[in-house]
Amino acid sequence: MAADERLRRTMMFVPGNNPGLIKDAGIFGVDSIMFDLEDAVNMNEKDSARFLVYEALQTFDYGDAELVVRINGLDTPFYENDIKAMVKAGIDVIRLPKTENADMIHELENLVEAAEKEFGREVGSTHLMAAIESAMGVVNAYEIASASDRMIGIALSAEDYTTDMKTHRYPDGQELLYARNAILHAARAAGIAAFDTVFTDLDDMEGFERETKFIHQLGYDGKSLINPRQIATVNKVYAPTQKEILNAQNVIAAIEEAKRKGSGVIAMNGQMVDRPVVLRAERVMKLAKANNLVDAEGNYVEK
Ligand SMILES: CC(=O)SCCNC(=O)CCNC(=O)[C@H](O)C(C)(C)COP(=O)(O)OP(=O)(O)OC[C@H]1O[C@@H](n2cnc3c(N)ncnc32)[C@H](O)[C@@H]1OP(=O)(O)O
Ligand SMILES: O=C([O-])CC(=O)C(=O)O
Ligand SMILES: [Mg+2]
Repeated sequence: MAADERLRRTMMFVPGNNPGLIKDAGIFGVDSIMFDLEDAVNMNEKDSARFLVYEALQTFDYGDAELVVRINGLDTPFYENDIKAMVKAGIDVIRLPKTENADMIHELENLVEAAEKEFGREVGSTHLMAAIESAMGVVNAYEIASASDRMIGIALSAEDYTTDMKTHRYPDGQELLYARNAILHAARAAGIAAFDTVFTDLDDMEGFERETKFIHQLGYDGKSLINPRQIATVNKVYAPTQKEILNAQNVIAAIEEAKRKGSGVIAMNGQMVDRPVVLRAERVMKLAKANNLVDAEGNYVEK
């Protein structure tokens, strides 16, 4: 599947040092599985975790899930070996943590390209994404997002970000408003995806749902997750309603009719239907299909 056609509602962290979680990561139906070599892994396990994830990528079938690895940062002694091993294993996406500027993406890209050549991978086949975890990263979000054609997305990482900002996370999320908006705008301006941060209180499912509804309303593509219990909530929030699906189907039918008549715009129930409305309708149908809310004939399926 082309990188930009994918739905990326759920991107679940799987600690790279935990064989049990790594083995079963494919059974939950996440859009993207994100093996972590960075902060979920102790310093003394960095090499064994890299080895474990490399072996898992050779061994297990993760179905249609996009496979992402969060490598160690460019200020550590681990990232070069991480990049080599993951490119050799054929990972889909490398996520760079603590990204502050475009030069960091350029350095990552050079190493990825060298590894692709060394291991006989097609040059350009490894996609990149960046986690933004500091004030500097937020200020430079657009230069990061547009630093390479390989970039598929940028993510807010609020645990490190709030530490950098000398605050912490509050239930209402006000402390993240600027970063959430800045990152989303940078991603949209660069034409790539935006991912919201993890929600770490697994016992507060209400708070998790509230936060997910909010980032969905802003326009985020999805969220980084830490636990399979969070997947269904995100999918539910991102699933279109029956009304939205029927409206999208009508919009697509109306614009096809308009095209047959040689026009790019038409009125439907007194509302103008033009390109932006059609693009929104197409996204609704994509989400409807991903949630099995329409059958092969395109009829709504009650859940
Ligand atoms: C700030 C940051 O950098 S965040 C990113 C780094 N952090 C991580 O990667 C942490 C990822 N998450 C986890 O390790 C775990 O979810 C924890 C430790 C937070 C909680 O673990 P648990 O208390 O076992 O969670 P829970 O009881 O809900 O687990 C339910 C099932 O899902 C599995 N599971 C839990 N988390 C994950 C995960 N991230 N990936 C895959 N499977 C998982 C459990 O093994 C358990 O399986 P089982 O029913 O077969 O025993
Ligand atoms: O990417 C994330 O959401 C997790 C993370 O590293 C952070 O919050 O600092
Ligand atoms: Mg972090």
